[in-house]
Amino acid sequence: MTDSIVATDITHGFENGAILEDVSLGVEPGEILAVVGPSGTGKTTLFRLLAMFDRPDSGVIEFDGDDVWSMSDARRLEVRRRIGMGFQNRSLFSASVADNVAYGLRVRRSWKTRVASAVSGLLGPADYDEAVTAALETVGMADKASRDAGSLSAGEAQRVAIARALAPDPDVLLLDEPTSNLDPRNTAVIEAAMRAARDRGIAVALATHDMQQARRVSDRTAVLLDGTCIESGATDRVFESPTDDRVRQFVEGKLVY
Ligand SMILES: Nc1ncnc2c1ncn2[C@@H]1O[C@H](COP(=O)(O)OP(=O)(O)OP(=O)(O)O)[C@@H](O)[C@H]1O
Repeated sequence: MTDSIVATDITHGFENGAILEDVSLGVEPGEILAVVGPSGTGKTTLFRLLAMFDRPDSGVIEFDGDDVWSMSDARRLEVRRRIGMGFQNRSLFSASVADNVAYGLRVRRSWKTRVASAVSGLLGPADYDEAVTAALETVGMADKASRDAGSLSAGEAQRVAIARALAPDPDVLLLDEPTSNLDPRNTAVIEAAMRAARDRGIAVALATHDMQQARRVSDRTAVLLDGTCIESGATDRVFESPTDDRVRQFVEGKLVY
C-alpha cells in the first residue's frame, strides 16, 4: 500500500473533553472514503488531524507507512505538501480565479513535480498555465479563469477551491463538507471532480453529513457518531446490511440528525 493515510486509535479533545475516541480509518490511492455523521460529531476535528494541522492527543497518523509525528519537521512539511485540502471555511483570496489556483501550485508543488523539476530546472509559466487550466476544467470553471474570485457564487468559489487543491496533483485529497449549502448542479460538478480525482489514483477522503452523498460517491464509508467510528466498510455493504442498529436506522430514515 502506498501514499495512503492511515489513522490508528486516534483520541483527541479540547478543554471540554474528548471529541474523538479510538478512531481508526485509512484511505488508499484510487478510492473515495466518506466519513459521515451528524454535525458536531468530530469530522472536522478528524480531518484536521489527517491534514496534520493538529497533533492527536494519542494514536498514530501514518502516511505511506511512516508515523507523521515521528518524522522531522522538514519531512512532515514535505508530506503535507502531498495532501490537497478543501476545508469549509477556506476562502479564496482577492485575485483572479487562475491566480488562486496557481497559488496552490506554487505553495504545494507535488512530490513528482518537484522531483522532476530538480532534474529539469524550474517549471516554466507554460507548465503552470497547463496545470491551472486542467484543474479548472475538472470543475467546469476554465472559462472563468480570468474572473475575480470575489465575484463568484458560493458554488463556483467552492469549485475553484477544489481546483486549487487538485492543481498540484496531490496524492491525497481531503474535502470537508465540500458541497454543504450548494445547489444540485454545483454538487454534481464537485462529486464528478471527486470521481475524476479517484480515477487518477488520488486517495480521496470526504467528510459529509449527507448520507446520500456518501452512498453516491464513495467506495467505502465510515460512520462517525459522538466521536466514535460505529461502522465502516464498503459503501454498498454499509448501506445494504449495516451491522450497527443506529446506522440501519439512519439508512432507513428512522433516525435523523
Ligand atoms: N478548537 C476547538 N476548541 C474547542 N472545541 C472544539 C474545537 N474544535 C472543535 N471543537 C468541538 O468539537 C466538536 C466536534 O466538532 P467538529 O467541527 O469536529 O464536528 P463536525 O462533525 O465536523 O461538525 P460540522 O459538520 O458541524 O462541521 C464540537 O462540539 C466542537 O464544538
